[in-house]
Amino acid sequence: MVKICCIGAGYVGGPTMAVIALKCPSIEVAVVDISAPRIAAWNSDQLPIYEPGIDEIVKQCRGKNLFFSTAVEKHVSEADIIFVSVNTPTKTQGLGAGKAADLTYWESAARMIADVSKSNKIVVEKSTVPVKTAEAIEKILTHNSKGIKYQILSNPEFLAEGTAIEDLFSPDRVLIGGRETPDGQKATQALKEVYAHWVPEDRIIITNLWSAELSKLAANAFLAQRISSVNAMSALCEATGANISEVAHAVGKDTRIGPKFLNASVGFGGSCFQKDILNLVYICECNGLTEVANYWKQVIKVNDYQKNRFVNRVVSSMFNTVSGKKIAILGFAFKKDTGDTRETPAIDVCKGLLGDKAQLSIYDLQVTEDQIRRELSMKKFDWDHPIHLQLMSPAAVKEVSVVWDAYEATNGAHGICILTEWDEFKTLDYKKIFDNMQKPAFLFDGRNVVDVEKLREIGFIVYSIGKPLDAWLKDMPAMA
Ligand SMILES: NC(=O)c1ccc[n+]([C@@H]2O[C@H](COP(=O)([O-])OP(=O)(O)OC[C@H]3O[C@@H](n4cnc5c(N)ncnc54)[C@H](O)[C@@H]3O)[C@@H](O)[C@H]2O)c1
Ligand SMILES: O=c1ccn([C@@H]2O[C@H](COP(=O)(O)OP(=O)(O)O[C@H]3O[C@H](CO)[C@@H](O)[C@H](O)[C@H]3O)[C@@H](O)[C@H]2O)c(=O)[nH]1
Repeated sequence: MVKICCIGAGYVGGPTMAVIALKCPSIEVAVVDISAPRIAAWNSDQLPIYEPGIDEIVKQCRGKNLFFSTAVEKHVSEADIIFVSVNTPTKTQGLGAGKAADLTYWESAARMIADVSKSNKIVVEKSTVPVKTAEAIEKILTHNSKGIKYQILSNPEFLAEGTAIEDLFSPDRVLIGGRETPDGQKATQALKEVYAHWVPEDRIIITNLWSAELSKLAANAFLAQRISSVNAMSALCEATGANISEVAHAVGKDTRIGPKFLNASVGFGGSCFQKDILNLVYICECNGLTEVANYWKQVIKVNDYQKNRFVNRVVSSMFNTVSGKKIAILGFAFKKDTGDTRETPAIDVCKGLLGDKAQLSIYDLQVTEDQIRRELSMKKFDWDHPIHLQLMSPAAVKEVSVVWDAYEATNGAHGICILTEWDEFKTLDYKKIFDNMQKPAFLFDGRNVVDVEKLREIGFIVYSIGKPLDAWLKDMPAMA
């Protein structure tokens, strides 16, 4: 029986391994982590991540051919194929701080593999890493090899949170990069056979190591660039009276461009886009490609601009101050169908409003109060370290209350900001909400989920990203 071990039981390690276990009953899969609470949660009824469909798969496979364990060394030493899916945060100190990937966790995993291995191993990069990381990993492993042979493969993950299971069941492609030697090709074939249990052969792409590593950073940069492009257009729509939904629809009808990933928003969030682009920028700079680095940097600058623009719209519309005013925040997760708040645009928007002394009442369907408070008091980039290494006593932000109901959040509020596109926000009783708010009642839709005309009929002053402006907002500056 082939044995797989995955180091890192996070948003990637958990779902990918659960799907491998489900689709390959003949393979034994162990997911290991240094975080005991995380492993305990994977072994309980309350899994550590919210992801549609994951509970059923884990229930079906756990204890049969899927195991979650803190016995990292035991499972690593027994495995034939080791996936490494640990954090690769942005460095906060030293060379490349604020841009380069911090490979501390990767390196420590590689050193541990070298220490405990007693048989040949295929080591698979699942984490997103800088191009050429495999070379460094190879050096760490082979310098300590004790005669053991290692093959390093790059197999980046393309799942998106909220649709992880769908994405894993039916991926656009599976990418495997390996050495072009006979041993390298053998290892590539072994990993290909795992995926071939359910992924059609023409969707499994084989490349060299560096192409696979770089393709992951490139894909995320292209995706984020689309969002910054549509968000940049949304600002121009507001200035001209064009409607971003109509523009995106018209642009996306061109088959060369395509309709997906053109939703204007308050900005992209999530654990990957910003981090991976910063990583790409750093690699370009290291290679002397200043213009290329600046090109990609601009994607992040536009994203920051979009978040600032939103805060400024809120403050300037509400008589240039939100001091002491209750603002309801509907949605805190970085997108719907996840409880993940890493780099969510809600953090910057909330901090911006708190900077103007607003009183925030926050409601999200999946995010706990503790998580929100932690995000609002954490330093930039600190979120991407194993949870037990993060600051555990977030300072209470007294201007913030967290509630479990949209009606409670909006009761007595001067304004509402919709920051996540949860379906629930489309069908709320906005008449009831309006009746219980201060007047004039403002609604700022950062996700274009509400029916603007209907809300205006009720009496709301509505701002919706990239849509023709309410008469109220027309003369207000978008940026202070
Ligand atoms: N989240 C996504 O949607 C996504 C998608 C594709 C790729 N990625 C990449 O995958 C990697 C993991 O992302 P994630 O979202 O799963 O992160 P995560 O923080 O959810 O999970 C990482 C896990 O690794 C564990 N860990 C760290 N060092 C370890 C060690 N030495 N031994 C054992 N366990 C260790 C941590 O405790 C943590 O539970 C990152 O490189 C990320 O960029 C993420
Ligand atoms: O048209 C769009 C699409 C997305 N977003 C926002 O962009 C962010 C990222 O969304 P999405 O890409 O759907 O989720 P992630 O889980 O971050 O997935 C991205 O990052 C992963 C980690 O690298 C990759 O594996 C995925 O392929 C890639 O889509 C979220 O804040 C979304 O709200 C928009 O604002 N407009």
